[in-house]
Amino acid sequence: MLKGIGKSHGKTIIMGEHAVVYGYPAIAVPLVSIPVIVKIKQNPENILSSKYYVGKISQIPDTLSGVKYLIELLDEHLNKDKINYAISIDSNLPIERGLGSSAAIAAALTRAFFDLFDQSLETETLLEYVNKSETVTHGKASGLDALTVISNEPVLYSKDTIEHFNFSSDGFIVIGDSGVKGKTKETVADVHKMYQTDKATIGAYLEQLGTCTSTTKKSLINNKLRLLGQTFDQANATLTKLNLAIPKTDQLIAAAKNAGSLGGKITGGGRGGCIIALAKSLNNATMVQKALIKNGAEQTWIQPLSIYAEETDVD
Ligand SMILES: Nc1ncnc2c1ncn2[C@@H]1O[C@H](COP(=O)(O)OP(=O)(O)O)[C@@H](O)[C@H]1O
Ligand SMILES: C[C@@](O)(CCOP(=O)(O)O)CC(=O)O
Repeated sequence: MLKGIGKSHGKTIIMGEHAVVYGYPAIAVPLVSIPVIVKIKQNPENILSSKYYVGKISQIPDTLSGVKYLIELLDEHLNKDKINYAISIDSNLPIERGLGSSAAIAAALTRAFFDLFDQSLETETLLEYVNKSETVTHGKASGLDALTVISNEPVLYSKDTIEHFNFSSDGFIVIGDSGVKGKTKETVADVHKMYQTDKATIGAYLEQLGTCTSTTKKSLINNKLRLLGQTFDQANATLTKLNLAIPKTDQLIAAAKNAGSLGGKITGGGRGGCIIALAKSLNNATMVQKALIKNGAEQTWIQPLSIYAEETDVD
């Protein structure tokens, strides 16, 4: 009986979301501590089992359209003998919270299919499959999520640069899930509408976010945590002007700041989803985490930036 396994992980965008869609640089880091595992085995039932759907592959609902599309595509390209499957998705990434669940699942699924059929998989091919699935889920995606969920290192991405880089920073990122679904497809489309209506103003905001990414890179490399925190605040003010904040994410960011965070911002598509707050020490990160939970965060994670000093082994 054929069996395949594929792994991937979440990501958080430290700086530059939305602006990256317009060619400005953005930085995202892999969250290897939140893995996604897809297992496939030959099985006559042709079923998918996941947190959000259990049932026939042919009846996967439209809410998981990116997953359905990708399974059909991989099946068409690889399944010469027309076998049937049982696919299981094991993921602790919350859906639609800006932590890259769609890209992570697409990457793990693609790897599992290639493993099942004993085919080697080049990075370029993997990215093509993930981005095709992302286009179904999100509309036109920048490609940043796809790169970061398959990378062990932080990624600096813009229309003409893909750079994997390491830095030695001793801060901590505390991630708080507002519990509110953020619809990336909608927010990207809305920013685009605003841009079409007033290119000068919205273009200037996007450019400011691009500048924030350059400052962020320097701050991370030189361990300038105060400057990094200020840049988080600055970017959050700009993201708010782009109508990407909601009261719940504002509340979480304010709570983090009251607990001593150096700065906080929305991460990912926005208008819900997660926030990230910068803490200077583990003790401070724990205080920030408690404040987020007290203010209604559905889930929280503490990510030490020191793990990005060198490549982390994911497998
Ligand atoms: N556990 C899961 N099981 C099946 N599909 C999932 C799961 N988690 C995420 N997905 C897929 O990812 C999509 C959500 O992605 P998206 O809206 O981009 O959120 P995110 O911001 O987390 O990337 C879902 O529509 C679904 O296709
Ligand atoms: C808003 C955007 O910059 C990031 C979206 O992140 P997420 O899918 O919400 O995790 C869109 C993109 O880069 O394609």
